Amino acid sequence: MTWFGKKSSKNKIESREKTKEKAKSFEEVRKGKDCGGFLRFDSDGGDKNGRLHPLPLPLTSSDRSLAVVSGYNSASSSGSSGSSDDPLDFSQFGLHNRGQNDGRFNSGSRSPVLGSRGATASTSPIHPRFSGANLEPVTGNECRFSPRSRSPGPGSRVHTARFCGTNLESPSGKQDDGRSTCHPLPLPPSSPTSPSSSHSMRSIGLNESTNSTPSKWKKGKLLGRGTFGHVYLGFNSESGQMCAIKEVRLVLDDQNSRECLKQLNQEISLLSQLSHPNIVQYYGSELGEETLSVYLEYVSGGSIHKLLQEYGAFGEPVIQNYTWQILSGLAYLHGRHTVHRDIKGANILVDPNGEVKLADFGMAKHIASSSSMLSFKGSPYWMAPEVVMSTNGYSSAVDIWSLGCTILEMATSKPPWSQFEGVAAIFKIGNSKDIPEIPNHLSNEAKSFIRLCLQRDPSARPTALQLLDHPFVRDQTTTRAANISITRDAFPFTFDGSHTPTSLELNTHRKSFTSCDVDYMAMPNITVSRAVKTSRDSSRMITSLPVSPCSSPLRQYEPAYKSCFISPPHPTFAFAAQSGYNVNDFSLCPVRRNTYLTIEPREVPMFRNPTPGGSPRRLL
Ligand SMILES: Nc1ncnc2c1ncn2[C@@H]1O[C@H](COP(=O)(O)OP(=O)(O)OP(=O)(O)O)[C@@H](O)[C@H]1O
Repeated sequence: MTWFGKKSSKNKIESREKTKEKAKSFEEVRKGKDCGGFLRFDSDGGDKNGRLHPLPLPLTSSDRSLAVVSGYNSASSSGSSGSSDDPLDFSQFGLHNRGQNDGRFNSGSRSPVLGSRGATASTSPIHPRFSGANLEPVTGNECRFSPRSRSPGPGSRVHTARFCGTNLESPSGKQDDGRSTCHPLPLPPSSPTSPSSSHSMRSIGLNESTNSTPSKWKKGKLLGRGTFGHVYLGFNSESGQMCAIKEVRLVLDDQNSRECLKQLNQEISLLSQLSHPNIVQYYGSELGEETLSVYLEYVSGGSIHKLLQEYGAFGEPVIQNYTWQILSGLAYLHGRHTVHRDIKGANILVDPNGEVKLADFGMAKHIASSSSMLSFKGSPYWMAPEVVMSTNGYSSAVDIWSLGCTILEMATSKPPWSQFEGVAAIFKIGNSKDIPEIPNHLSNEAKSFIRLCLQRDPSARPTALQLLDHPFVRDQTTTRAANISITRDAFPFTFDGSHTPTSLELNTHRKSFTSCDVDYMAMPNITVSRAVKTSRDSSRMITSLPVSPCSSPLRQYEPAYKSCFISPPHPTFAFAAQSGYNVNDFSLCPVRRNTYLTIEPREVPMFRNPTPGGSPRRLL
């Protein structure tokens, strides 16, 4: 028997009453009452009535470029400043109101049904981010989300959100009174919804429904603790599927909580738009009275960091395989203009089949088309020099540096620069010409690969897609076909923007890249730089920019970069001007978009006792 079956009718009535109270308190929150005034809903994430915005749809290849820009804008804006004084936009926590159109998804990619679906509409498999209709009424105290493309189980393409209390401390998911906590239920795509709604729920942009569909997610054992909360095992008793429930306690009057919520909000926004075998899949989220729960794909093997702690350094074949998978995830991510910013062993999970998943997207950020990032975030030992220096902003190349550090971590079971204390390591990274020591026992290919990743000049680092062709990882075959197809979907513009390349084209393209006199073994840096340079030379435009001189702790010790590159225009635009697809044109490679044009507000780091494997968020 499931938890809901134990509820008495009295409890149900109490629950409804509680919902009204909750709605009222939420309305107060929405208006900024009793929250120290920090909660506001009038940001670009919601309309003036405080109505909430939709979650993203699963992306079709034709939707993708728009979806990336549109969807990530919200994520980007939510976390762009990084200041904890920023207003918190709850609309991005996934509580979204069906029928609302925030204007951000009003292009041709919107589904015909979108915007026209009211509270009575059936849930469709189309993701609500585009539908503008996100929060379906389910019961008086729960709101159902629209589906994800990869849902947790059979018939589970809809996620629910409920306003109900959860007991963070109870691994069993039981509340203090013995009742189980409420968790979202993935519902079939065609489940009807009821139009009934209460005033209080409507007033906060949520609709009440009489259609009660109980949740089947049950909270299990504690998997671990992070900076922001606890991660529990979750079990769906309908589908038999497991998930990881990341639970964060909401304490709205606390400065740290605001920052935590912002980070988690950002993680949700980003994750909800990603679907790749090497990225932890987002299933849904749920806002309770005291907690925000994020439902994620469960990866039972633990992190690379944990495996290293338990079993010691990995052998090179394992490193090769994991590196290839990490690269696949990064290529996908970077193709969507998103930088992870915290690649390290602790944030990479491994499943029992050896499939690797990038996790912990709290740091990830979308790169706006005309700006790079200037914030100072990441784990110090894995941090790229340009991040430490925080001079010209940075791009997806920071993940490539961190990947190099992670390979060293896998090879030695220690992070690079681990002989230095945290702050000393930061100085070493930012203020020296050194790169971390590369162990002698590694093959030449491995050394070559690592050196490519650890080039101090970010513009000299190859992209993830380019590195996939490096001999160190090139021959990895695990799930390669599937990954190529997904990566190909992520890069439709890589070819000509009008069609998705066939595998033959992909192979031809790869061949043309690798045939460019690339001899990684002999001259790794020079040859790859040459390939990369070919694309950059054709589009180098602006060579300097003003940056704030006071952002980095190391800034005073080293002159600012005197120049930087504007990377090629976004391929979508580049290809618009091209008549056809030319496999020999390296500008077709999705090189980094180091568009250092827009200066974002800076985030000044405050380092406090950084530790290897520790989260940068602990340092801020
Ligand atoms: N999807 C998941 N599947 C299985 N275990 C997970 C999953 N996500 C997180 N964990 C585990 O839960 C623990 C806490 O994870 P969480 O992401 O909250 O914090 P963290 O990454 O360890 O630290 P921080 O957030 O401070 O960087 C980790 O030990 C991690 O291995």
